[in-house]
Amino acid sequence: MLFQVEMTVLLPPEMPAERAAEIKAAEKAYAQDLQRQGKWRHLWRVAGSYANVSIFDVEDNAELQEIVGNLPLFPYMQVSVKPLCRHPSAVREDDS
Ligand SMILES: O=C(O)C[C@H]1C=CC(=O)O1
Repeated sequence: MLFQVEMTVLLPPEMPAERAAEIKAAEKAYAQDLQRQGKWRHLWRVAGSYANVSIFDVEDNAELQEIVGNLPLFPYMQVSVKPLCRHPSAVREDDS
């Protein structure tokens, strides 16, 4: 199942820079592992914001919840999720 996930990161200004750097490094490793597994299919920066638009390819809602809930930055994010399905006018055969 495909989902569009939008994440906006809102780190507390009082968080020490070293702690923020640790969480961001853990987030990067986690995100890159999921991309290599094919579960985090697209990751785009929203220009001008500390936010991203992502496409996840997971088994079901429960797997998406587990993945997103385990993001190291999850406690500091606003997350919105939209389920996706194939558009009837889509021409790419290798995408569903
Ligand atoms: O930077 C972000 O958008 C937040 C998060 C998503 C992937 C990652 O490495 O950090």
